[in-house]
Amino acid sequence: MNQSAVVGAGVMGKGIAYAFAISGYEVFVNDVKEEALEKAERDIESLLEKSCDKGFLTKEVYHTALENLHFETDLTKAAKNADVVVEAVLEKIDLKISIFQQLDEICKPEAILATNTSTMSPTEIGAQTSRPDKVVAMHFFNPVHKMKLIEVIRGLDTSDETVDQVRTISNQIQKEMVEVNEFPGFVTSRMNCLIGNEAMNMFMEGVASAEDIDKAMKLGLNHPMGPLELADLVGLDSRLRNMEYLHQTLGEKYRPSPILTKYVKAGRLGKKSGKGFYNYS
Ligand SMILES: NC(=O)c1ccc[n+]([C@@H]2O[C@H](COP(=O)([O-])OP(=O)(O)OC[C@H]3O[C@@H](n4cnc5c(N)ncnc54)[C@H](O)[C@@H]3O)[C@@H](O)[C@H]2O)c1
Repeated sequence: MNQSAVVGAGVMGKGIAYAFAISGYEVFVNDVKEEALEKAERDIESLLEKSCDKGFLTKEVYHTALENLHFETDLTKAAKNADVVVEAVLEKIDLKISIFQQLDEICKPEAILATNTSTMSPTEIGAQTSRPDKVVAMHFFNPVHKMKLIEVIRGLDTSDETVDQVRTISNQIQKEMVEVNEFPGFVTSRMNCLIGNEAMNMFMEGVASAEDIDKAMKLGLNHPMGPLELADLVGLDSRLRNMEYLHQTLGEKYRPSPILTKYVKAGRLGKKSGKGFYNYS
C-alpha cells in the first residue's frame, strides 16, 4: 500500500494527512471547500516545517512528505488510485453515507474505506456500499501528530483481512491500535464525552471556574488535559454532534449540557473560533 486519500481537510483531516505523508504514503487531501483545502495546505506545511526545525523529522522525510502531498477538490481524482481512504468530514451520518457511496463507485475494489467518526456505526455506513467487508472505522485523536492511538472499530461485516491491513497501516504510520467491537461512542468517545459533559454541567452550575475544573482533573486525577480545554480543542460544534448522537443511541445519561448547546448557538466553537470555555484571542 502506498497511496492514501483523506476526505475532509478540517482539524482531523489535516493531522491524518500529515501522519500518512511523513510515513512515505502519497496523500491526496480532498475537501469540498477550496478555502479549507488552501488552509489545510498552509497548516500541514507549517507543521512539517516546525517538526523538522525541532528535529522530530529529518530533512529527507520533510522533503519527501512535501512531495507526497496533493490537494484536490475533485473527489474522483483524489480517491481513484487510493489503497486506503480515510473520511474525516463532519459528524453527520447522511453526509458520511453519501461520501462512502461515492467512494464505492470511484475506488479500486480492493481499497479500504475508513471513517474517522467519533461515535457512529461503520456497519450502517458499510451497508450502503457494495463492499461492507472493506469498511471500517479508524478513529484518530487530536492532535494527530502527537496522539499515538487509532481506535479501530469493526463493523458487523468488516473482514479479518481488512482489520489485518489496518493493523499494518497503523504500524506504518507509527500509531498504536486498539480493536473495538461496534457500539455507539466505542471506548474513548463514550467515556470522554460523558466526562466533558459533566464538567460543562458543573461549570454551568457554578461549582468551580473552568480553570479550576480543569486544574482539578489534571493535578488531582492525572488527566493530561482538563475536560473543558479538551472540548475547546475538539471544537464545541463537533462535541455537540457527538453528544446528540450518543443521547439518541444510548439514552438520557448523554443529554448534551445546555451550556454546550448555548455556546454553539452563539458561535463559540472553542479554539477554532477564538472563544469557547476559554478565550484564545
Ligand atoms: N475534532 C476532533 O477532536 C475529533 C477527534 C476524533 C474524531 N473526530 C471526527 O472527525 C471528523 C471530522 O471532524 P473535524 O473536527 O476534523 O471537523 P471539521 O469541521 O474541522 O472539518 C470537516 C471538514 O470536512 C469538510 N467537508 C464537509 N463536507 C464535505 C464533503 N462532502 N467532501 C469533502 N469534505 C467535506 C468541511 O469543509 C471541513 O473542512 C468527525 O467525524 C469527528 O467526529 C474529530
